[in-house]
Amino acid sequence: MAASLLLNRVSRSVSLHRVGGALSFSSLDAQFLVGRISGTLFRGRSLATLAEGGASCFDEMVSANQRKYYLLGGKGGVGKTSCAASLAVKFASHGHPTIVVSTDPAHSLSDSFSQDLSGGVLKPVQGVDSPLLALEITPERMKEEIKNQAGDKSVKNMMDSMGLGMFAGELGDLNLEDMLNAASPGIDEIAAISKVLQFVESPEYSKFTRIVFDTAPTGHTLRLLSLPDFYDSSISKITKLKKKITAAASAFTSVFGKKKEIQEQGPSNELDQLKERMEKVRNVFRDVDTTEFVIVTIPTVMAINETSRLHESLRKENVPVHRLIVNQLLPHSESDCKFCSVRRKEQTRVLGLIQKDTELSGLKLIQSPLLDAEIRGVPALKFMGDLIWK
Ligand SMILES: Nc1ncnc2c1ncn2[C@@H]1O[C@H](COP(=O)(O)OP(=O)(O)OP(=O)(O)O)[C@@H](O)[C@H]1O
Repeated sequence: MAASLLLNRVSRSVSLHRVGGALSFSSLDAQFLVGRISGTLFRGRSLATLAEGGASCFDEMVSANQRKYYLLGGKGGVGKTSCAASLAVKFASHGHPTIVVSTDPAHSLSDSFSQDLSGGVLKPVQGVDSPLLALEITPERMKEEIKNQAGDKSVKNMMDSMGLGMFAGELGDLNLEDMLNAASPGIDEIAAISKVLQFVESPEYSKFTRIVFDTAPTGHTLRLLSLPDFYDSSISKITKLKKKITAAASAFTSVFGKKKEIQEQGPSNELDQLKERMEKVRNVFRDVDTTEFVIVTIPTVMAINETSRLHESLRKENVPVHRLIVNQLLPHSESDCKFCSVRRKEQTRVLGLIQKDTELSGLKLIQSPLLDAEIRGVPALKFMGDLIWK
């Protein structure tokens, strides 16, 4: 009861902050409430009875000064954005200049921080001690960009330069469009991530030591990992097509007696650059020293089955995974209603399944409670972060 009242106070204070625009909820308040609430709800037998462990070993995550990438992913709606945003706030509170990026087409970073972070550019998050920048990147827009890069500047311009401009629009765009669509979905997210890597690696952002990604739901993430297929199915097809066009153009120009030299495109053309960028994404994803994929799930059998499959795919692709967050666990209560006690029993059973699952049992299990307030705004994210990342 007391805990519920305190949580309601968090919720009310956060709403006041949002509606009134004034910071009515100081971080000291948050610290105090976190201590009180976590003490009230989760001390003693509480969650520890659900499963062993529960600590994320945050010290390990925060200790090194070299840049690290954290990708949070899982099934839709399980709390990926809340966990990613809370991790970014926590890193920033520990002195790491941090960037949090959403590559999920259905962005919710703005909603989660309760600030306008839209527009596809890095925006500072208000109310955090160290610099924290957020970016909602729209993958579809990135795909358009690739299309323009590879289509207009590459195939089309090449044909223009060969005096075949009248075919360029039709041939260049048509084939490229088909190819990009055939490679989609998945390419949009790759493009978004490669774009992010491109600019976070510029000297301007070198001081940012933690980059947190809120990724799209599982299906997208799995497609994202099939990068080699993408190379084969798209970039090499486009490159082959360009070679064919060059050969055809040579024949055409010699038949009509044109002397113009047909230049083979050098290795630094846009498609090669794109390929290089994609290879970089692939390498960053697999670098055990700099990257970790944190899986977020909820305690239901369906979600755990999907999580197990996701981990299997990540493992086969050599993507480093060490931690599994089980979010929205019903906290212990002395006065359980029938509904709550049935749900809690089921959750305990599901936590048992995780411990028996060959894919998941080796991961560090982080238990995150279901809160009775929506997690919106920096104080609420700090609150959640202190419960998860410890
Ligand atoms: N532990 C929790 N307790 C209470 N509410 C939570 C908890 N975790 C997440 N939520 C709420 O659940 C909703 C969905 O969370 P969130 O947006 O983080 O999920 P998501 O996995 O990113 O969703 P999507 O796949 O749609 O992007 C939000 O309203 C969030 O505040």
